Amino acid sequence: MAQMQTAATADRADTRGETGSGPSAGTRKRAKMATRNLNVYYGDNHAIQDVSLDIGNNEVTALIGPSGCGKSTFLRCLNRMNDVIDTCRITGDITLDDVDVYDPNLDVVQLRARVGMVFQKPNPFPKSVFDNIAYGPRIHGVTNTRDELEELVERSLRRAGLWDEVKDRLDLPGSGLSGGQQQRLCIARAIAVNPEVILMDEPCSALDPIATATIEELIDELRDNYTIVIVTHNMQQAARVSQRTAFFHLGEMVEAGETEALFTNPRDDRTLGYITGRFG
Ligand SMILES: Nc1ncnc2c1ncn2[C@@H]1O[C@H](COP(=O)(O)OP(=O)(O)OP(=O)(O)O)[C@@H](O)[C@H]1O
Repeated sequence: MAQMQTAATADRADTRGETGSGPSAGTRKRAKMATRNLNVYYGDNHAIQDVSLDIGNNEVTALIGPSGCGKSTFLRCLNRMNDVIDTCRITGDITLDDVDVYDPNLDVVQLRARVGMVFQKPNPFPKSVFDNIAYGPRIHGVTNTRDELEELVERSLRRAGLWDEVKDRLDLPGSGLSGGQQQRLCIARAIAVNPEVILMDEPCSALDPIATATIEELIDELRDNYTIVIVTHNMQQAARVSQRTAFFHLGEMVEAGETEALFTNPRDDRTLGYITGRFG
């Protein structure tokens, strides 16, 4: 079971530990989530090394870096998805607003309602389109009446840009939709429980270019209402959808900053090497 070993102590609003490029590092709006001196171990494997990163409110933060550098591990710490991995041990602080994410008294189910997740491969439940969306709100008691639930399902599907395509097939299985539609269904499902943060682990890697473009547009629209963290192998995608980017290498966060600055004027040779395709 993942274990938090240090108390939450950091000043949540500062940018300490960031190697941010660009002039805005000190003037950015308050972080929605923050990690301070985060270390993650799988047994002896030190997968994340002393990472301090602010995740800005209502922006998209992209996590990039070569395979195995720890992007998904970092992402999964943000809503404690690593808790189920027996060998995983965590030290350092993670906060959501002022809440210590690893507080032993925290209700993890509630945390995951506030910090939702969309996975690499679309994974609709083996249920109808309607019930895929209605499941979470029912569990969390978000709505009281059938009418409220129907409104919420429609609103979530509209927000995910899927309503017009599925409004006449709400009772058919979600698995019958195309890959891109299924991924938007999963995004609608995440939205339905009113999350504040949405974590996306390579959400387009199983999709064709047209479905990818639709999801990228959707991510851009969603940031008005949500804070988004996206893991991507695709640097063009990071440049297109994110306002801030963090580059990871061998478990270390090498640098983080405004996306444009990081891609045009990286401070570290390793970042330069990666974004110019010298390795990765
Ligand atoms: N469940 C696990 N159990 C043990 N080790 C793991 C587990 N998940 C990841 N690791 C290890 O942690 C390190 C970081 O892996 P992680 O999947 O976070 O990297 P990544 O950057 O997301 O990689 P990729 O881009 O290939 O998905 C790797 O050494 C990996 O082998």
